[in-house]
Amino acid sequence: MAFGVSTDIGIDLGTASILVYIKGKGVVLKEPSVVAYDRNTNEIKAIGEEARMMIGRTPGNIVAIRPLKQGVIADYTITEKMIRYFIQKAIGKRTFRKPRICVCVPSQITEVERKAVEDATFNAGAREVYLVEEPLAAAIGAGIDITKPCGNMIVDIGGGTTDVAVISLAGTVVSESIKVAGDDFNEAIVRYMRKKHNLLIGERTGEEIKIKIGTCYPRQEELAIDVRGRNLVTGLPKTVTITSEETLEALSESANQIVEAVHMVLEKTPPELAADISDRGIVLTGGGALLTGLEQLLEERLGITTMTAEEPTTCVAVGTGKYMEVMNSIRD
Ligand SMILES: Nc1ncnc2c1ncn2[C@@H]1O[C@H](COP(=O)(O)OP(=O)(O)OP(=O)(O)O)[C@@H](O)[C@H]1O
Repeated sequence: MAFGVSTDIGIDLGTASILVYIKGKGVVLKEPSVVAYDRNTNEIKAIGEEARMMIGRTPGNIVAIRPLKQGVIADYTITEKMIRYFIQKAIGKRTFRKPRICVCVPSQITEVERKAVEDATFNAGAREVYLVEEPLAAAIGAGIDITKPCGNMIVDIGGGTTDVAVISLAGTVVSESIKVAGDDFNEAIVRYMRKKHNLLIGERTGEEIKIKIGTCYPRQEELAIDVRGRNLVTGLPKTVTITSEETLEALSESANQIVEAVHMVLEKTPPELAADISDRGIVLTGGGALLTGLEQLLEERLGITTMTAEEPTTCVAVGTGKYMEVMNSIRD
């Protein structure tokens, strides 16, 4: 990078992972939003992937935490250090000119929380800071032109939250956020295995089942996998075969809550914009949108064409990085 040239950076501050996008380069970094620090001295021991590896493998005084819970800054000082670390890792230290940084925040965030994110980003080394609401960033990342007076519906299903928003003229017209998303699907599978098979499995196994065979709409062909866990009756290891049909039952409640949230937003949408959505369809983004059957379920229940963005997990980061350009194009 040449000296004096400023960099535009977009940061997707997710609860589970942080993604950094650099203009001209794309998503350059994706790491877990975890920080490991020494409880006695408050000294930070590791950040990101290295910190995640430390979970459960460190002496008692070193603890690994996720400073962002439900996308909001829960521990300010640690978050600031984490942002600083990721910026430096992404752009290196060889630049004199501080970067312009755009950070995406949940749409329901309070003024105090906005200020906390802004201050943390300035203190972490930004020249200018922009905040963009997550659904707007997701829409830009999905390739939607948000500047037109036309209604678009985005359903961003992350790990912890699902954001449903109707966007027009670069603003959010109606939105709803629920704390049901990808991680709830994992938990639902864990609960199902305990109840139906007396089998105790961990959340990671729950996620693996979801990704490999999980569905929230009947599959054309039935899939099955063997799952290892602990028999709750005997306390001994046990293997059970679970089918995609069973995951349909396990996931239906959480999936229905997402359908309900979308329904609620549609009910509150002004008629002209609702007509646009019915023409253009609903766009799904976020890793949670990768669950098989979600598109079909929404289409069947709401009667509106539904499609998933091309790269659902990086949409928000890409859109956050491009937000500054989009806003400049409106002003010009
Ligand atoms: N192939 C897949 N099938 C189903 N779910 C998946 C798949 N890949 C990832 N996921 C789920 O996506 C979720 C994470 O999505 P994402 O990375 O968008 O979350 P995030 O942005 O960190 O979360 P949040 O927006 O809540 O802060 C997890 O629940 C993960 O299990």
